[in-house]
Amino acid sequence: MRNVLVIGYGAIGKSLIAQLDQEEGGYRWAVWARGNGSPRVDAGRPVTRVTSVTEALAFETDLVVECAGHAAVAAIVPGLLAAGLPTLVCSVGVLADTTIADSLHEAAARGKTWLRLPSGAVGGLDYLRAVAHLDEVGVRYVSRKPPSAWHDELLALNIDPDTLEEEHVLFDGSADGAARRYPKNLNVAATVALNGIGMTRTQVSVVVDPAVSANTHELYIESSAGVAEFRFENNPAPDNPKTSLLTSLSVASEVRTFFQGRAS
Ligand SMILES: NC(=O)C1=CN([C@@H]2O[C@H](COP(=O)(O)OP(=O)(O)OC[C@H]3O[C@@H](n4cnc5c(N)ncnc54)[C@H](OP(=O)(O)O)[C@@H]3O)[C@@H](O)[C@H]2O)C=CC1
Ligand SMILES: O=C([O-])CC(=O)C(=O)O
Repeated sequence: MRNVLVIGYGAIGKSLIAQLDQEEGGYRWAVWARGNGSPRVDAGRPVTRVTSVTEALAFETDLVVECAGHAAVAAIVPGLLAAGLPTLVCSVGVLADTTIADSLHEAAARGKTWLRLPSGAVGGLDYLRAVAHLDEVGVRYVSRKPPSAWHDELLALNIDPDTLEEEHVLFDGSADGAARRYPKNLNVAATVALNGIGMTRTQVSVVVDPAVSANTHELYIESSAGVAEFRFENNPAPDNPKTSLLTSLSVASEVRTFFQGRAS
């Protein structure tokens, strides 16, 4: 049996379980959901509810997948790592907070386990890692999403998301600033930074663009190896317009790889 504990039963968590449940391989699922007893987990699907490290260990968890948000990572994941449970963290932007990042790495060292980051809503990370150590590498990441992904933020700026006609730049700055300011929309900025030239040197622009319907990620890389441009036009997840469907596909691929590695 493959025992996976999923923290957060939202767009990514539901999609992950739905994808892998259809495959052969015998997954058992536990969900660490918020609230006490509200029926967050689909009726009929055999999932165990877990709300403590003790329960996670009793479930004989092989792998933890976090897909709940930055606050959940800070509150829940260190304890699971310290207990020796390997963990995939989707909310990559939380690592822009060096105090939380240190606590996660220390917990993983204490538990003799690891914390891994999926590629999530973006790709091209192998290229980025390959050139990152050259001199004078420039990396610019542009997040370009439709107004529906920025509904509340636009309203807070007195901009009507439904009538926005021209693109609106919400942010220009470094990856750590972007990831901390927009925890639900800029995890990719942190993913790009951590696979590349770091949080402060990675330049980020956040654009609300009424001309796009996809969650679009543009990556511009310059180094002595050459220039590269990547553009990902991701369909939103059915349950959350901020999140690309690709994210849960990437997590599912990591989960498969984990168990394939264990079997071989
Ligand atoms: N790496 C990447 O490329 C990407 C990363 N992400 C990250 O993944 C996260 C999840 O995305 P998504 O599934 O779309 O988000 P959703 O909002 O659809 O789902 C998140 C779920 O987590 C639950 N949750 C929140 N806090 C806790 C907690 N403390 N304990 C247990 N459950 C909790 C929420 O519950 P409730 O309903 O009560 O709020 C909700 O059900 C995002 O917040 C973001 O940080 C997202 C997209 C791309
Ligand atoms: O899913 C996406 O398109 C990216 C995203 O929300 C994030 O970077 O947090």
